[in-house]
Amino acid sequence: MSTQKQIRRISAPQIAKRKGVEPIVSLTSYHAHTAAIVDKYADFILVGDSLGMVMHGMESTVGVSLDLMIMHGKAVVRGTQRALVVVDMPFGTYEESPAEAFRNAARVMKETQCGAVKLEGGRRMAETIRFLTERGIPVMAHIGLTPQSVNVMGGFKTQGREEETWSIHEEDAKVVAEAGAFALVLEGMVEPLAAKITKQIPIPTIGIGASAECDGQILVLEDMLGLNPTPPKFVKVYGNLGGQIEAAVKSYADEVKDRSFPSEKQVYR
Ligand SMILES: Nc1nc(=O)c2c([nH]1)NC[C@@H]1CN(c3ccc(C(=O)N[C@@H](CCC(=O)O)C(=O)O)cc3)CN21
Ligand SMILES: CC(C)C(=O)C(=O)O
Ligand SMILES: [Mg+2]
Repeated sequence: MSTQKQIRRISAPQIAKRKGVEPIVSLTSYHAHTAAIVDKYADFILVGDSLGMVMHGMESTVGVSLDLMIMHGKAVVRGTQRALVVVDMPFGTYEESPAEAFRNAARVMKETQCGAVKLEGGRRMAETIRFLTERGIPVMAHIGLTPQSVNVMGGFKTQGREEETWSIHEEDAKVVAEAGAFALVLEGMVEPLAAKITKQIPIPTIGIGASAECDGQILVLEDMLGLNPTPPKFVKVYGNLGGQIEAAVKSYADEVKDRSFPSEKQVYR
């Protein structure tokens, strides 16, 4: 028998307990090899439905299916051992009723072996968050700019620009925390509102375009790596993967044309 210690994954309750202790580090990943790298540094990895836009060229996240989320969720779980893996519930798979949400979220948990799911919405999702949590599915909530509602909002619009709207978002945050969510993503939200919500609720807030006042941060991996030519303003670009890929592809094309690839080292004799 192997004497190697089993590495236990970070759990949803462990993420919840990090509020007020140490900032929570998170990135998205959709892919086994990138997830293995992110796994070394992230507390949780989100298999976001942004994969529809990033991996599959869709114009919004509305067209993403449950099967697609499960396919990428499996890849990320297989590629990782340490971080909590959270899988986004895609549009149309959880809004209709708590029972529908449970059926689809249970499929995600069983087929991917992820540790939690995330869904968009505030008070309107409270009953569902409680239903899932009481039945064994940890839920991360997501409010502010909720991309699955892009067609109602008329674009990806930063929330909370008018102070009169703050109380709606504050109430949404309180209600999802009371319903049992273990953490809350605040997306595309002005700093003072994100700060207020973070102080008012007992669960950690994870910001994306919601300032350093949040208890943790998340970004789309491809955005921060420099693979997205037109990233949103809230992205800090830490790498130049687009440039590196282009240079490598160009070198390869040049070497194929001048027959210097494959060379002696790449040939079977
Ligand atoms: N690659 C990628 N990165 C993301 O962060 C991301 C996705 N895809 N897909 C799903 C959602 C959509 N997101 C977006 C997309 C665009 C803006 C955007 O263009 N925002 C404007 C601000 C508009 C305003 O202030 O009202 C910007 O200029 O950044 C914001 C969030 C965030 N999510
Ligand atoms: C941007 C994050 C929070 C997300 O929901 C996604 O990547 O789909
Ligand atoms: Mg998402």
